[in-house]
Amino acid sequence: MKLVIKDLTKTYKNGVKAIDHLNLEIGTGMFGLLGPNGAGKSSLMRTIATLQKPDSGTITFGDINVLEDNMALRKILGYLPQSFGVYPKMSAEALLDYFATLKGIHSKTERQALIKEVLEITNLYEMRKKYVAGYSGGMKQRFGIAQLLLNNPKLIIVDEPTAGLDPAERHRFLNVLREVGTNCTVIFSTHIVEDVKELCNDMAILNGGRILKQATPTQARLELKNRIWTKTIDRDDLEAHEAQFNVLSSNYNEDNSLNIRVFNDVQPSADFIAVEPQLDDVYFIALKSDEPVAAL
Ligand SMILES: Nc1ncnc2c1ncn2[C@@H]1O[C@H](COP(=O)(O)OP(=O)(O)OP(=O)(O)O)[C@@H](O)[C@H]1O
Repeated sequence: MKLVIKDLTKTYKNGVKAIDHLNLEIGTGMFGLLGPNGAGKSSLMRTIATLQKPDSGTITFGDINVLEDNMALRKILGYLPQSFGVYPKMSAEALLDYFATLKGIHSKTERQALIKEVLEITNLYEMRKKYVAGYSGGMKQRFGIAQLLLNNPKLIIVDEPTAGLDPAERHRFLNVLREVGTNCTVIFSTHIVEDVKELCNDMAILNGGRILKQATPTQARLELKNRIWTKTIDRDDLEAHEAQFNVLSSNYNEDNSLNIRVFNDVQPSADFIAVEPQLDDVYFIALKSDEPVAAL
């Protein structure tokens, strides 16, 4: 099923236009919504999840008119907000049982089977008797996925789930999402390029409430082939290079020199060498131009 967003705009009461005439099509699989803080990721996700109304525009998911039939979407939606609030002192198993009952699953055997399944998918089965309140950040995020899986969602929206997770927990969380995303649509927002690289088969870069770029991560990198150049410079020469070249990023070496990455259609000067384009390059080019970049 395809999610189609057309000409969507959302202005808050304070006058901030968080979504600005946005168009986007998202198919089955893992979709990464990449953007810096304040880009409008949460605003877009809350609007798709029918938690707030836009000023104008349309959203459809398959044959559901999302903005007109909120309930039809909510039945097949799994939404994990950026912060989930406070958990009561209940074990994961008991809390899931409570949620499943609220969702109308009245047969105890049915609930038990379902809860076992979602705990196994999220790798929490061994920890099922522990209080969720005492879980680590990563375990709480996986519990968030377990609870949203209870109603077998076709559309899953997770808002910056890896923020604040340590590398091992982040890795575990991404593995869970990868498994969940094989047969439904998962929209996953992040400001970490690496998350998208590891996980997503399609992505969009969002800033200022607009889509600056949509492509598969592989396609986006291929478009930059032979257009990313690097050079090692003295740290004091950075400003001069930034004035002369389209510097995308710079990284310190151990000796305090810098490796700069430059975007240019031809070799900028004889001392630059061509390097393999990375997804970070795609991200920085999109943000720097701050304009939709159909073909870079
Ligand atoms: N309820 C609100 N009322 C007013 N302004 C808001 C509200 N929610 C978000 N904004 C503003 O809308 C813009 C987009 O915010 P949003 O939270 O959607 O971005 P984001 O990409 O999710 O950022 P972050 O990564 O920081 O959560 C920001 O300028 C933000 O300050």
